[in-house]
Amino acid sequence: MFYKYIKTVLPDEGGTPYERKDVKIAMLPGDGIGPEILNEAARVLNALDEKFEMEWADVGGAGYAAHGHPLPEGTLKLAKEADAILFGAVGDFKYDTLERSLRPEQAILGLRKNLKLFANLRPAILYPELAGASTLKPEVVSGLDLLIVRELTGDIYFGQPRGHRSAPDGAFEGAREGFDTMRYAEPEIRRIAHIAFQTAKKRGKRLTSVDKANVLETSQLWREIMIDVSREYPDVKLDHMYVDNAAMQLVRAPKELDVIVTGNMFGDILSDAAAMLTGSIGMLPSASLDEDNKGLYEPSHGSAPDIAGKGIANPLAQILSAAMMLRYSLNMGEQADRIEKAVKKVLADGLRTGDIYEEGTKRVGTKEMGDAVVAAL
Ligand SMILES: NC(=O)C1=CN([C@@H]2O[C@H](COP(=O)(O)OP(=O)(O)OC[C@H]3O[C@@H](n4cnc5c(N)ncnc54)[C@H](O)[C@@H]3O)[C@@H](O)[C@H]2O)C=CC1
Ligand SMILES: CC(C)CC(=O)C(=O)O
Ligand SMILES: [Mg+2]
Repeated sequence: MFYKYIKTVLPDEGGTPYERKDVKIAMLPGDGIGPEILNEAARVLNALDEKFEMEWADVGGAGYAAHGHPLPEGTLKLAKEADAILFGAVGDFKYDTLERSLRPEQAILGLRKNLKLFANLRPAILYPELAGASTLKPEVVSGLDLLIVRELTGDIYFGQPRGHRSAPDGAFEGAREGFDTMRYAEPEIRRIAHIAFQTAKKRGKRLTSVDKANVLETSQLWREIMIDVSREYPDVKLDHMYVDNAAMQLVRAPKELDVIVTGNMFGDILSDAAAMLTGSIGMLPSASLDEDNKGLYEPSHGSAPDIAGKGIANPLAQILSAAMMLRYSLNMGEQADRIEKAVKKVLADGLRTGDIYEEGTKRVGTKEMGDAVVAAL
C-alpha cells in the first residue's frame, strides 16, 4: 500500500536526516498583510545565524500584477526546487471580478495541488498569557492544545467539473446555476487517516473524525475508511462527529477534543473557529506537508486587506509557521524551539498587537513585535 511510504515527520519525532548545507527557502509574500508579516519571519530566521538562502517571488495578486498569473511559472519552479516554502497570504478584493482561474486564491490552491501538499496541520494552542484574549472563559480554554489535521488536496475545492451551467432539472430548470463537486477518493482519505492516527498516537491517543456522513456520500466513504484504518491503531480511540456538532463542541468544550481529522472545507472553517479560542487568527500557524516532508508553511489566516499597509497585523502566526518549517521540513527542532520560546517571552513581557490587545498590556505594531521576537532570541 502506497501510504506505507509516507515519511511525514510528526510532532516529537526528531525529524528526517537532513543534509544541512545551503538551505533554500522559497519566500512567497503574496498580498495584503502577507509581505508585512513575512518580512518579520525573515528577520527572525536571519537572527538564528544559520545558513539560509531565501529567494523571494511574486504570488497571488502580486503574481497576477507582475506576470499576468497568480502562480507565475518562475514562482512554481522556485517552490518545487526549494527545500521549504514560507508563504504569506494571497487575496485582494480588487481581484474579485477576475475569472476564477486568475484570482489570487488560485495560487495557494495551485501550490498545494502541484506540490501534493495533502496534510495540513493546524495547531490551536492557547498561550497562558492570552487566556483573557480568548473568546471563551479561561476555565473552558486554559491549557488548550488542539491539533486540526485537515486534508488539503481533495474535496469540493478541487472537485471537477465545476463552473456555471443551466440548471438541468427541478423547479429552477434552465436558470443559471453555479455548481461544484465534492469528491474524495479512497487513497486520499486513507493517507490523511494515517497521518491523523500517527499524530494522535503521539499525543492524547484520541482522534475525532469530523464529517457529515448523515448527508454526504463523500463523508460516508470518509467514515468507512477512518474505521478501517483505526484497526491498525488499536491504542487510539476514534470517535466521529458531524461537522455542525463539531463546530458547537469546539466553542462549548474545546479541551474535550485533542486531534481532529477532517476534509478540506470543514477543516478550513473549523480551524478559523479554533483560532479564536487562542485569542486571534493571528496566532494560528500551519504546515502543509507532502509524503516526503516537503512543506509549505503559512499562517491560517488570509491577506487581511482591511488592515493591510497599516503596520498593525500580528506576525506571530507567520513566525510560528517558520518554526514549524524548521521542525518538520528542515530537521532543525532546536531552532524551532528557540523561536517558540522567544514568542512566549514577548507575550510574557506583555507585548500585544491590536488583535490580542487587552488593558494592561503594551500595544505594538507588526515591526515592533518582530523586533521583540528577534531580541528575545
Ligand atoms: N491562505 C491564504 O492565502 C488565504 C487567503 N484568504 C484570502 O484573504 C482575503 C481576505 O479574507 P478574509 O475572509 O477577510 O480573511 P482574513 O483571514 O484575511 O481576515 C479575517 C479577519 O481577521 C483579521 N486578521 C487576519 N489575520 C490577521 C493578523 N495576522 N493580525 C491581525 N488581524 C488579522 C483581518 O483583519 C480580518 O478582520 C480574501 O481574498 C481571501 O480569499 C483567506 C484565507 C486564507
Ligand atoms: C483559498 C482558501 C481555500 C485558503 C483558506 O482559506 C485556507 O487554506 O485556510
Ligand atoms: Mg481558511
